[in-house]
Amino acid sequence: MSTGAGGDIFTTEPSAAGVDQPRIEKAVREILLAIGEDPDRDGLVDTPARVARAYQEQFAGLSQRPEEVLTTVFEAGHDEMVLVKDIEMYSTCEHHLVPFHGSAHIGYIPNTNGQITGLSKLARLVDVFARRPQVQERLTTEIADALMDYLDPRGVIVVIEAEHLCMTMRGVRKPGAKTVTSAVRGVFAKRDRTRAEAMSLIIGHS
Ligand SMILES: Nc1nc2c(ncn2[C@@H]2O[C@H](COP(=O)(O)OP(=O)(O)OP(=O)(O)O)[C@@H](O)[C@H]2O)c(=O)[nH]1
Ligand SMILES: [Zn+2]
Repeated sequence: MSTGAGGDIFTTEPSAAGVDQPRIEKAVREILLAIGEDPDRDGLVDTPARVARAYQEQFAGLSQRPEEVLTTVFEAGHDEMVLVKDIEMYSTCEHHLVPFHGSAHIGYIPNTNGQITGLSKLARLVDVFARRPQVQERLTTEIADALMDYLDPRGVIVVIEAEHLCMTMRGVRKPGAKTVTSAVRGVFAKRDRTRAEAMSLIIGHS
C-alpha cells in the first residue's frame, strides 16, 4: 500500500521547480544536429524553445502531487458507487518518449461517511500521473493508490485503455492495438460482483 506524499508511489520524486527549459533547449538542438538537420534553418530555429515549452506542459505532473488536486473532499451521504468513464488521457511512454493515449475509467465506493470528491478532480488526478514519463501499468496503479490514500474509500477501480505510438508509428507497427490495464483495490478486489458491476458500467452494458 502506498503512503502518499513523499511515500513510495512516486517513482520520480515531484520537483517543485518544473522542467529545466534551457537544458531541454540545448538537448533538442543536439538531437537536431545528431539527426543531420540544421538547427539554424528557418523552420527549426525556434524548435528547441517550442519543445521546452511543450515538455513543461507534457511533464507538468512531475511537479504536482495528487493531494494538490484532491482538494475538494466532502461528505454527501452517498455511499454507493461513483464512476467517471471515458476520461481522455495523454501520456508519454518512458521507453521511447512518444505518446500513448486513450481513456481512463475511474470508479470508487465512498466510505461509510459518504466522503466523496469533485468529479473533475478524478480527471485532474489522471493528468497528474499521466504528465510524467510513464508505463501504462504504473499510471493505472498510481491513480488507484492515490485515491485510496486521500479519499479513504471502500474501494477503487481504475481501467485504462490506450494506444501506444511506439507500437504503431515505429517498431512492431500494429496500429489499432489497444492495451487495457486495471487496478482494483478494497471491495473491488474482494467482491467479484462489485467488480463485475463496475466493469459492465465501464464497457457500456447493464
Ligand atoms: N509493459 C509496458 N510496456 C511498454 C509500455 N510502453 C512501451 N512498452 C514496451 O516497452 C518495450 C521496450 O522494449 P525494448 O526491447 O527495450 O525496446 P525496443 O527495441 O524499442 O522495442 P520494440 O518497441 O519492440 O521495437 C516494448 O516492448 C514496448 O512495447 C507500457 O506502458 N507498458
Ligand atoms: Zn514506447
